[in-house]
Amino acid sequence: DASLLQPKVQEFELSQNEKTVAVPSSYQLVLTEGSCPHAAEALKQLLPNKQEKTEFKIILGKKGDKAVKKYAKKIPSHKEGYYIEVDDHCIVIAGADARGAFYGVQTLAQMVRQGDLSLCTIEDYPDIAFRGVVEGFYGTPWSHEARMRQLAFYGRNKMNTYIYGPKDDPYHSSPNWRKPYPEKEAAQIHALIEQAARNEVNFVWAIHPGKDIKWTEADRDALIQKFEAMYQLGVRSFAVFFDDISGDGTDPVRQAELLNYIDTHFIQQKHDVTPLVMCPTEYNKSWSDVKGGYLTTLGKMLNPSIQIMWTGDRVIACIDKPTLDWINPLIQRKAYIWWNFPVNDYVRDHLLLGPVYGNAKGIQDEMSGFVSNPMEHAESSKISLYSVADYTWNLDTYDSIQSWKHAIQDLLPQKAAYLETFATHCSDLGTNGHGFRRDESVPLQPMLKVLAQDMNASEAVDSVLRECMRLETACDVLLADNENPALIHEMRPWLKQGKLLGEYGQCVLQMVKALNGKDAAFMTYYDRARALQTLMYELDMTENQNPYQPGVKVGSLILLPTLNQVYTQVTSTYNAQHKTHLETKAEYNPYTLTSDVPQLKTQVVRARHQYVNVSPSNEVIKWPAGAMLQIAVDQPVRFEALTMDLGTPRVASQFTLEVSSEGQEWKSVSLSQAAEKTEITASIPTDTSLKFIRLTNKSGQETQVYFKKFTLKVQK
Ligand SMILES: CC(=O)N[C@H]1CNC[C@@H](O)[C@@H](O)[C@@H]1O
Repeated sequence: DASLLQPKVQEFELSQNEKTVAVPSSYQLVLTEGSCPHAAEALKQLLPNKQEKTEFKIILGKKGDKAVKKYAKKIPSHKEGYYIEVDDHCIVIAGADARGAFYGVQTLAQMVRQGDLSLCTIEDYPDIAFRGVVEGFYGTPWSHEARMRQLAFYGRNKMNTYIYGPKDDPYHSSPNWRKPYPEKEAAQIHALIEQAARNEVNFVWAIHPGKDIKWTEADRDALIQKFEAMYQLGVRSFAVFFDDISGDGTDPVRQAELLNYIDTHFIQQKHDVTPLVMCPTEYNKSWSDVKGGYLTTLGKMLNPSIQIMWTGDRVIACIDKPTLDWINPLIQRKAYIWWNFPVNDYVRDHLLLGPVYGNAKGIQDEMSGFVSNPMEHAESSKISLYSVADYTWNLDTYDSIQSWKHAIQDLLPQKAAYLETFATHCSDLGTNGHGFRRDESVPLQPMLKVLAQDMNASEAVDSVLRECMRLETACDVLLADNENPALIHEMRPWLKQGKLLGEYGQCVLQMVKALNGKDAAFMTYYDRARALQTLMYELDMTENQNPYQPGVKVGSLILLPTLNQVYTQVTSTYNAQHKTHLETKAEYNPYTLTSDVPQLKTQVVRARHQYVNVSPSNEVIKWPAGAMLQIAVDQPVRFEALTMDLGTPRVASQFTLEVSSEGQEWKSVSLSQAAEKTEITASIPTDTSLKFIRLTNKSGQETQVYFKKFTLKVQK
């Protein structure tokens, strides 16, 4: 069944209707020795029983091999393409090149897993040249084991590119990009390169020198030497990232001169290295100042073979034709897409397990590459990565929901139904600085909307109740599952939260059902609902406590908000009927952020114990002159202290901090920043209680800063 083949093949034809042949228990292998070693190895693992003198033959080779000479005309002309023919006594796998032959074996492996083989022919090839993953996120870099598993996953799913660029690896970025890896890390990278080769994946080693590079011959040679050291480790694909930096490193002329030098004196000198890839400082349209000439300078100056990465119209954005029609002319080549999904390093309290959707069809000829920036959770990212493989191989037949279901089936075959239930309610990002959102709880949305309109709508009550039971069951089953321990280990906090959410939903809906029944029943469900609210809050406060977006969120788009709304309504109704004063508030955030700094407009502010934190940003913030960031609080409080970190020394004098109790009269508070330190503090007078605090750029010009920390301490 061709529709089950993933990625979907370009052309599949049954040769004789309904005729099939059993998977050969043994076969004679016909190939040109040494021609397609990784394909041959993969075939041997798939069908180990090679025996001469048996009638059934498997012919494996690539264009030009004698073994497949007869089929040469049927092999697609595309790089990495292949031709498969299944007959009564013979299977042919003929690749346009060695990688194509390897991909043909991956497709055969899927056919074999389905059982008897249909007599058929397949002509297949990838729509996009470079497809795969850029490990380019902030946070805990993937472990060595996780990377080894990833590379095997890419081989199976025909992804040919893995770009090694974890932001927090000090040998990829500052301060040690000039230094060779220590022995242990070097050995691990060498092992990854061998694993990548076995799986026909280009291991691209990226360097991120822009934070402290000097435009000198010394630093230029230091970079070449580092690339040379990586080449000695076996690296045959290289990238240079200039993203998320400010200062001298952002100069496009210097960047282009350096890249062309590397291209001419290193890449072109080695005859076995793929084209150089670079990530620009202006890597998305919302940050680009076309008149400033950054992009056009790169487009004009960079050697034509150098690939330029692009994240789209915004930092986090889906890719469509207008996006590419805008950027390609400026950079004078096809953009190499860096797709920032499912990366969650700006919403670390969310796990992104939903479908991959929103990228256009029909744009395959406008992109040179498409790589996904994943979550720091390697196994959990495979749901999205499976679909990215699907989409980038065959854009026009891509079906996001079907692909998502196949991805889940592939990741956890025995418990796929339960993982699908859980993933359905664990896909949105919540409000965030980039404003990027994903759909969530989609099949349940119609009933949730009915429930929000009328909590007594019995059909809606029953269907949401059933789904909450399914969610609780799914989380229990997955928490206890041992089929993929690495996956469950990553998901554990969110599975525990999902279980509590499922239980909470059942209690709230039982409260609705018990409203006009026995008070004792209502009160029991009420007590348990309150208890579950506390347990969910405590889990959010104790697990996954990273310093950026701490906590554990599940169902945050519509399921939890609707259940909380019903909780409030049913408790208020009960209070009115019984003249009681049960707590009607489910959860609420007394703090509101407003800002006219474009990149901070939708930043999240949350209270945690005695602290009020504004979610940090990973990127450089352009803070316009006169623009401000303000925190307001519903009820007056006494702020004791403010701690900020704008990632930049000697910057406090560019800002004013002011406080107010009602938003009219403002009093300024002095900021202090130690020399050469990036942290800024302010001690706020606690003689009056306040409702507002705001930080304004008073320097009279735009300033570029990071936004690493903004924490208010509230008096108990
Ligand atoms: C090119 C790019 O997106 N760079 C950064 C900054 N933007 C998105 C972030 O989430 C990071 O993961 C990413 O590494």
